[in-house]
Amino acid sequence: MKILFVVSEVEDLAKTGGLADVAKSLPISLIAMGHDVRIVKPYYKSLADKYDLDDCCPRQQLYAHKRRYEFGVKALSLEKVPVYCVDYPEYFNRQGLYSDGYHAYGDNAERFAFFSAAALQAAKALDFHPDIVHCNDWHTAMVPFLMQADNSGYFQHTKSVLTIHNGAFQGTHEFADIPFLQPYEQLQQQLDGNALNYLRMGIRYATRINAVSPNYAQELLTPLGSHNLYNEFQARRSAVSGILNGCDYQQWDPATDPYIPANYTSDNLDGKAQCKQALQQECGLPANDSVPVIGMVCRLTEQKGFGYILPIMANLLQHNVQLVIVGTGDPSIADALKTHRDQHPDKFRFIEDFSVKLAHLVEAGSDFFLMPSLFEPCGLNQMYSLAYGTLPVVRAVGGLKDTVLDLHSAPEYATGFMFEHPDSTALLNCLRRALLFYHEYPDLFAAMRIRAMNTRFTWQDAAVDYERLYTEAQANG
Ligand SMILES: Nc1ncnc2c1ncn2[C@@H]1O[C@H](COP(=O)(O)OP(=O)(O)O[C@H]2O[C@H](CO)[C@@H](O)[C@H](O)[C@H]2O)[C@@H](O)[C@H]1O
Repeated sequence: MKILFVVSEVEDLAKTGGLADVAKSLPISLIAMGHDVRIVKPYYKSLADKYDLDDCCPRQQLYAHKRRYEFGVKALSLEKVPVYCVDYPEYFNRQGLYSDGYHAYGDNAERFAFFSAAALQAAKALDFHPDIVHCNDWHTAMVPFLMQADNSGYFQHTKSVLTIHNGAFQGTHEFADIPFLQPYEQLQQQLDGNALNYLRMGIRYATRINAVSPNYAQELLTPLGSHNLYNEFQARRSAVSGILNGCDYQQWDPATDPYIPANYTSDNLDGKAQCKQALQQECGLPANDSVPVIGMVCRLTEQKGFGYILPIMANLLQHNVQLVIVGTGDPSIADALKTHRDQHPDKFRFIEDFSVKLAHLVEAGSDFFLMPSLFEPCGLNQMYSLAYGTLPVVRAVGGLKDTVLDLHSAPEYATGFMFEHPDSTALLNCLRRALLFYHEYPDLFAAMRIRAMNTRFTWQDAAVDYERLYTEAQANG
């Protein structure tokens, strides 16, 4: 099949979170199966600064609202996957992808409406006739509508798939503030008040919609888990499904990881102890092998469970434990973490940074990985943690529920610790349960660690499921 993969970020090229991991791994796996996959993404400043690429086809024009948008298409290759980058400096040559670090760019709706149309235009310019256009999250959720509104006939036989990596971000903006979309008068009927919701448009117009885990797909069909899009998801119920993300075991393998000071396998965990020591040193925490280290790496946002974590920090840090949190994002969460860091310098270290190297060191050097998310479409870090023998402590939600088995529910298969209720007490009890298990049952803890390391969620499996989804989209519309 010919697949045009339209996405706002791709690992190794531009990344703010898990979307980028998927945008690299899935196309690579699909290409390995023999499909012709091309990625289209914006030519951000970070890319333009790094690669000074030439246009790979004549410069392109789009017209809207009495304005001419002239843009270039640059090509590069990411492990055999052709990547086309839409070069429109006015919208993409900026410091951040979506924000200046504090505030989202005011014209994000305009930027990504334009990008979505430009991605389709690029396919035409390159004479690439896709069977499937695969779009991802709100940034590219207008693509199915734009394909349908395109009256050139180019996409007449093309089907669309929208993958929801995070349904909480919907791209809701005043329609009047999106110059690029003004010519589409039919959108007036799709507004909620005066606002256009991109994700909702994707749900309405995509041939198929999938979530990044089966459990999250189920949650999207419930009033509580639908991010206020219950009616939309219900209306497309038969087109909604879930495919669990994979884990990139080439990047995340403690046996070969170049970012960590010592490699290790499930047969010989000596290197893990060295990684723990290195992590403690790096963080300025007392180097002590017998103290359990809890690690966390994430965007600093409510989604990741800080509403539960912050209230119990003092209680948790009363225990014989060390906690390391690495992340960037919401300044109010960062401030609260800094306050706790100052109060507990021997037990807690917060590192406000986006660092791939540190992310790997935390995965390798910790005993537990904390991921008590409010919601979690799939979650990748718990998969990395399992591979590194770092037992995840998670809430039973979204993809976390599909990937971690709790000690209580299945002792002989367990790979981590899970709590149900979205509150701080439940989290604290779960953490205490995990710490007790570490101290009281070292043999069982070691066995659980090995079981976790041998758990596999591969991109090959996920790609087979996507192939099936594309085939269904083609067959049934
Ligand atoms: N400070 C930091 N330094 C270094 N690396 C950092 C970092 N903060 C985050 N990362 C990295 O970003 C990625 C985060 O991926 P997740 O899937 O856990 O969450 P995210 O919410 O971004 O993704 C959304 O999309 C993905 C993909 O579908 C879903 O799994 C997920 O549930 C959904 O919320 C990981 O690779 C992690 O290591």
